[in-house]
Amino acid sequence: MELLRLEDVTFAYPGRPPVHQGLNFTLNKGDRLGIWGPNGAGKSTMFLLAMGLVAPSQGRIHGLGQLCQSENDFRRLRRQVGLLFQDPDDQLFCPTVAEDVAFGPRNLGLGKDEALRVVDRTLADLGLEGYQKRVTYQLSGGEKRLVSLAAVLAMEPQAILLDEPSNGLDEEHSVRLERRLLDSPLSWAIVSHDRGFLQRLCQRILVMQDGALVEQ
Ligand SMILES: Nc1ncnc2c1ncn2[C@@H]1O[C@H](COP(=O)(O)OP(=O)(O)OP(=O)(O)O)[C@@H](O)[C@H]1O
Repeated sequence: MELLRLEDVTFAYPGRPPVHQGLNFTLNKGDRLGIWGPNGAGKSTMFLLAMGLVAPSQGRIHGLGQLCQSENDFRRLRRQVGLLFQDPDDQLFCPTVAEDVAFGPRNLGLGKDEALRVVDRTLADLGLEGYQKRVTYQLSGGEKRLVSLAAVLAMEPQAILLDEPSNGLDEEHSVRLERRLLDSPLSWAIVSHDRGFLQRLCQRILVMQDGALVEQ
């Protein structure tokens, strides 16, 4: 089953040369893909395009097997495919950790108590027991990344797009994250400069170079 497909996508930031020209990318259910490539190659931009957060000038984005054209189409897709932003400050916007992680589940219609149970479980999975009342903006970079991951996983999506998930994590938390992901039924695409991390988590690794993805 096709979860996500970028078809012949061309995109440029305003006043800048194209980041992508005719980019193709598919994520099917069960896929566990790694993506690496040089700085500025357009990896993060591809994830933003896939989630409808920036719009291509040409080409099409398909989510869950259907063409995504409106914000409503992308909203539907974002319930099933979670994005971890490269910068946690783009992801976290609530005063406390519990509120940030509960935000998605509450939006999906979970009651307060049920959402808090999901929060407790997700934080514990990632080694963040006792973080519920911590003030988000006071966390360290690695802690913020883990809370962002918790916020994505708490939505219980079918698939996740993770932009540099292991950046700034110590070994213990990185191992916990790997275990949490590998024990899940999730499909994913992970962008990382950490080749070992990708090799442990992904069946296939793609390289983004000159705006295109090629099999390693
Ligand atoms: N908001 C923006 N406005 C203008 N240019 C941007 C913007 N965001 C990214 N770019 C540019 O678009 C290109 C692709 O950036 P992108 O962040 O997608 O690359 P990346 O492959 O994820 O890089 P890295 O490995 O360094 O994270 C770069 O040249 C970058 O400078």
